[in-house]
Amino acid sequence: MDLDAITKYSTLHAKPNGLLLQYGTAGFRTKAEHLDHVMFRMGLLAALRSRQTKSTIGIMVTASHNPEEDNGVKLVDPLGEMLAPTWEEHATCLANVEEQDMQRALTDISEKEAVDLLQDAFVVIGRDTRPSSEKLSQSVIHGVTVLGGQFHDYGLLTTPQLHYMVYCRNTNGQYGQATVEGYYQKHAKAFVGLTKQASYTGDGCRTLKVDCANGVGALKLREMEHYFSPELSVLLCNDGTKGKLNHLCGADFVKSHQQPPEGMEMKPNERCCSFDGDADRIVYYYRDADGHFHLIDGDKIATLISSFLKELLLEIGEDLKVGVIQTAYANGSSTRYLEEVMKVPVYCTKTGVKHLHHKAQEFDIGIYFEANGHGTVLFSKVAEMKIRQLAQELEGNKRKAAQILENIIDLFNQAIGDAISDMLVIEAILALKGMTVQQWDALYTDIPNRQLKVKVADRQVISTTDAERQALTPPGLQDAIDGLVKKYRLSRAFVRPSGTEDVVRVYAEADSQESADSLAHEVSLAVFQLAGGVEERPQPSF
Ligand SMILES: CC(=O)N[C@H]1[C@@H](OP(=O)(O)O)O[C@H](CO)[C@@H](O)[C@@H]1O
Ligand SMILES: [Mg+2]
Repeated sequence: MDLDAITKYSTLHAKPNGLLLQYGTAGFRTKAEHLDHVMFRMGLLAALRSRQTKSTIGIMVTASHNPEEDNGVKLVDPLGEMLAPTWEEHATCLANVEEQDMQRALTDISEKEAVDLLQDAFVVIGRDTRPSSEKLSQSVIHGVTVLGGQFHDYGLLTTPQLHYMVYCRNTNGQYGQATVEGYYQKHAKAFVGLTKQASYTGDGCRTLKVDCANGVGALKLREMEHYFSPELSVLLCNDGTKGKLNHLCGADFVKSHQQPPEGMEMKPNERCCSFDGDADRIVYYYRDADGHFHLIDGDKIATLISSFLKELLLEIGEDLKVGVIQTAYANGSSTRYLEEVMKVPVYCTKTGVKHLHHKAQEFDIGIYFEANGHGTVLFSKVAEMKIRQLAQELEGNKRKAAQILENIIDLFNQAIGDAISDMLVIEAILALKGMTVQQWDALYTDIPNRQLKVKVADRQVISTTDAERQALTPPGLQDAIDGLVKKYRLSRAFVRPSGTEDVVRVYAEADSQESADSLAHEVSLAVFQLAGGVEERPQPSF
């Protein structure tokens, strides 16, 4: 490690005085202008992580659904998964040390993690379409090369594509080819294979409107389109030619406002979906004949997929261990439906896909989705081998079911939630089941809910337990929430500090929308009073 070179080049990426950032739910996120030093330092860290794991490491430059002025960065571990927790701590430490302590911090990490500095380092980089992303990814590359690492810059990619590249490279191409064409070919082949197995084409119209949040998903879906047409025809809106990234559009906007994105014309009963800014989330929706908007979120996506997989497993007669993983944000109706009607075990983890992904790995088939539409399905190696074997050995309908499962394995992104791949899975399931978007929506009725944000001086004063459903501190807050919840029927509420924004998130459910809004507002006031609220007191806004 050429420590002098690091010191010299580090000053070109100087840290703003006093700026402290934390590697949160999805890496670092803040205003783009504050991130140059973080990018350079994450390039250094990725080179160390690559040497330690003797694998290719990924770096994605994106702030996902956050405003265009923001940016962020996260590291991707060898099998395409999120960075290991001990390295998240190293990342936070390295991002926050002052210039003069950089050498010491890097040596510390290398020693603690027994990094062999003579080992080769290789890092792959992707970025979203934010105006700041290109320059910031150059700073990442600078960090990698100053530490003697090599790199491949994929340029514009969706976040899940970058995860896919890392996974492919570290499994010698077994998972797929580490190129965008490889990604398109693998997924399109599985999708076309599936739709060919559909004897009935559902509502007869395999057209889907896709709101791309004016992000990278639009570019990539356009590139991919001809690989899967005419099986599915996608009509893109908010494709980045006019509007601003994530502004009044995209999966996060649609989910949190429970309304359609701007720029999308919806005819009655037309199937529509939204990606977020880096295309790792997807939600569906439609407008009924009376003009009412119906949101089909991650919980309902998980339900559709779970019921389909259960039917296939029943057909092939295999008793594989299936589990559904949710977070506290899952709608109470979805949990009840999965447990009581579908009889699948449901588990709740902390927010953030790394927690869900980790839990899902305990099952033969682990289905995980956050309510906001971020999720995928993981198949254990044993389950995968078994299914591939049965697809050869079985006959008749059983063989067909095993072949469908085989294609489903290839269609899901096994590294991370992926809007494009999830969209294709959903479209294939609807086609195979001959199911309309209304029938899907009617599986269960969501309990009315509301999410709000509260600004406090220091959001870390709130600590939680029980998968974030109970507040431990500040004193009195949980009692206050319990008291408020008792005032409403079918109600539930919890609060937690966000891992990606400087806010406290409030969630409430109740028997009517008015009650959910009112409960959420009352809980917000309790947070404001007991957890050091700043700026304006929360106002009833709905
Ligand atoms: C309530 C909610 O939607 N939280 C999101 C959000 O995390 P927060 O820690 O709540 O800011 O961003 C994460 C990263 O995209 C995502 O995994 C998570 O689900
Ligand atoms: Mg995202």
